[in-house]
Amino acid sequence: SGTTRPVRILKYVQRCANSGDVLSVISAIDAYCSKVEWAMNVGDEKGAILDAVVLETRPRYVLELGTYCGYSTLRIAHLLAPGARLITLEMNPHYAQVAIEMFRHAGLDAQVELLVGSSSALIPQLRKKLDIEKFDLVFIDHWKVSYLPDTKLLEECGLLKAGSVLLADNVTCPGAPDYLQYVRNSPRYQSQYFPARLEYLQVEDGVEKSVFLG
Ligand SMILES: CCCNc1ncnc2c1ncn2[C@@H]1O[C@H](/C=C/CNC(=O)c2cc(-c3ccc(F)cc3)cc(O)c2O)[C@H](C)[C@H]1O
Ligand SMILES: [Mg+2]
Repeated sequence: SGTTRPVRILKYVQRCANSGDVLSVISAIDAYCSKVEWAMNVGDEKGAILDAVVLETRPRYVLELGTYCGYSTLRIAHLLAPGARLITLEMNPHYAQVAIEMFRHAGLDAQVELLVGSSSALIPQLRKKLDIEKFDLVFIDHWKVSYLPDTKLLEECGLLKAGSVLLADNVTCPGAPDYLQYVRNSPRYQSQYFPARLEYLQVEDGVEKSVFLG
């Protein structure tokens, strides 16, 4: 029985982070996962790269694949302009509930739209359900085998426009080789690799930023 790792992280945040203060929630998650137990959040080093890409893209419509505890959702939400929309997809209802509580503690539950379900089922419904035409930024951080099929699905559903930015976590560790090969060799993407350490460890990882050219 007992709790799950995301629940233990949430309880720590509810105890130690100031409610309504997203930066204290983010640092509480990083403190817990570096000192108590590791978890697969994008973390502070790769998180800073995510922040920089959000700030330079100034996206109006953002999609995140794989919410988990909501750490990267919070990093993105914190940097969005008023009126921007952040949609995050999470197939595991338990993780989705934890993330919603995390957003509540940070005071950002009104800024984030979390859809519970698999990306393969939800992506084709986004235009109709959410009245969204195109995404300016997609943060990809779900199962690594799903990066490539979901990128192709986003293309097929017409949810990318010239200039749309894909940012993919873990392209080195655990790795997403088929995705990397695709975005680096397709004439429809301009791709760039940002090396960084894996969250909370001394292991090499990196994120890939790929601009869709239309
Ligand atoms: C239809 C399925 C796809 N559609 C989906 N649709 C909706 N939600 C989906 C879909 N697929 C998955 N999810 C959700 O996203 C989350 C999954 C996140 C997965 N992340 C990793 O596996 C990882 C591993 C390591 C790592 C590094 C080193 C190690 F030694 C060990 C681990 C590091 C990292 O930074 C990592 O992000 C969540 C758990 C899961 O329910
Ligand atoms: Mg990751």
